[in-house]
Amino acid sequence: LNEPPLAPYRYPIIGHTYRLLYDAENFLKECREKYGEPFSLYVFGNVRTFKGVDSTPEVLRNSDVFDHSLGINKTFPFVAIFKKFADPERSYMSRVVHEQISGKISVYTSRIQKELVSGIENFIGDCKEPKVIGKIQETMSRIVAKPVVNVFLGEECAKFGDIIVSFISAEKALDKMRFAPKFLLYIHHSLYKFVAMVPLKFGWNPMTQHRDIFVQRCKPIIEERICKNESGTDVIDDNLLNNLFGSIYMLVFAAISTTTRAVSFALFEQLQIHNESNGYLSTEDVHKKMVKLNCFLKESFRYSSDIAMLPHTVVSNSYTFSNGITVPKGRDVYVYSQDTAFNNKLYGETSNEFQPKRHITSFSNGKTVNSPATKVDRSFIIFGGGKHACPGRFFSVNEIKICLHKLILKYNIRTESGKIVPSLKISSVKIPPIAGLILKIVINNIVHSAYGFENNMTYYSLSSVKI
Ligand code: HEM
Repeated sequence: LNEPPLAPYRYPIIGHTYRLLYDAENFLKECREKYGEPFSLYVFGNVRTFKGVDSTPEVLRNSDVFDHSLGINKTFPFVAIFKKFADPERSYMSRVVHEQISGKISVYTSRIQKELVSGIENFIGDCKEPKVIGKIQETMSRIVAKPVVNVFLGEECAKFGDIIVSFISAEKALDKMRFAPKFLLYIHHSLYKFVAMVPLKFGWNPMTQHRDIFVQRCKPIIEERICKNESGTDVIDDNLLNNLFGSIYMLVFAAISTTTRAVSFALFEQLQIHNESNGYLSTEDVHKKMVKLNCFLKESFRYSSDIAMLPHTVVSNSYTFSNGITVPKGRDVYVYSQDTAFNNKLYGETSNEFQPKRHITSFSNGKTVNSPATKVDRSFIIFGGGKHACPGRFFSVNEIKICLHKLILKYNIRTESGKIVPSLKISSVKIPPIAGLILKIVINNIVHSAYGFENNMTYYSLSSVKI
């Protein structure tokens, strides 16, 4: 009774699948205008409900009714892949990230910086002559992986090149499994999942080879750490290592893919600012923009928001929203995130424009207050909200800021065409533009450098800028 309105469709089974796959942005907007929110669509043989700005906080707040893990697992057999290695409680993973990663960020910042600088040197390099970086997301993922491994596994483990490569290629292997048999979703999502899981049924798991590298490299280091530990009670057995591998890979997968996406988007958006300053940023420009980097990043998160995300499955008998609309048990509820990110009620008439300054409030006495990129509220849901809001956001924002800071200061960056390139959309997911970036080193004759970059008696002006 009183279900969200189901948009009419012509063809059985296919329903709205085609439009959602190829024109999600316009289609969801049209439905929102026509039916209000929430509304339902018939997708991949299933009814799917989309929540807009008003009911999204209710979905995020009531995690005992709306289950995100179940929702995700319907479109990607994530749990089945990792089950062989570890089946950690969601709350346990969240606590580990809160306490051990985000809670100790000040301990890690210098290590993150060191690894990022060396990654930028290795994978982008000197660029005395302009250099074209074709696949920026791939390059960024290499740069981002090392600090992530350093923090999650420790400095010794991050020294092994094959461990870093293993993390990057594991992410790619999982991605391939996610996207390969997508056409089967047209028929039914359970068929897609069945086919995606065939390799697992025959004993082939993309993660097994990565587990072996992990055990080979990390076992001696972990054993040594346990020996040094005075309590020294644990015996490191295969089961413990297996579990450790599973938990760490799940987290690292989350950390590398999300952070890489965000840095790549932010870099392209930073070019808009470069263009506004005639393609060249003065040190003063950079200085001002670095102080405002947080707001820039927050705007980049908002602007690059997926069209719809965070599938949740209703696990209670039914749920009635405060506006009286009811969804039944088993219903997949998606957050129509653009309804929040580009909402005129929240962001005014300019909600469609990229404006970093919108996250700064200026007072008549000259004081300004920034809204941190890590702050979640009903107008900013990139990191979710409620009890399950992303615990890794402090780590992520920290790493992204440092990475952008280093890149922007070290290089002049532009697209190959010199124009701003739009992002790509795969169904309701946005991915950073696939366009070449040209990088050329910025050289200033300011003779001081806190970070010690020295090259043929020329110093780069890094120390004059604060993040
Ligand atoms: C730009 C980067 C990131 C974005 C956009 C992001 C986004 C999200 C979102 C939207 C959720 C909430 C899902 C829900 O509502 O159920 C979430 C949860 C989570 N994220 Fe992130 N994340 C990022 C980085 C990270 C990093 C770096 C880590 C690990 C260090 C991490 C670990 C987690 C964990 C463990 C959860 C589950 C929390 C729970 O269930 O209580 N995330 N993330």
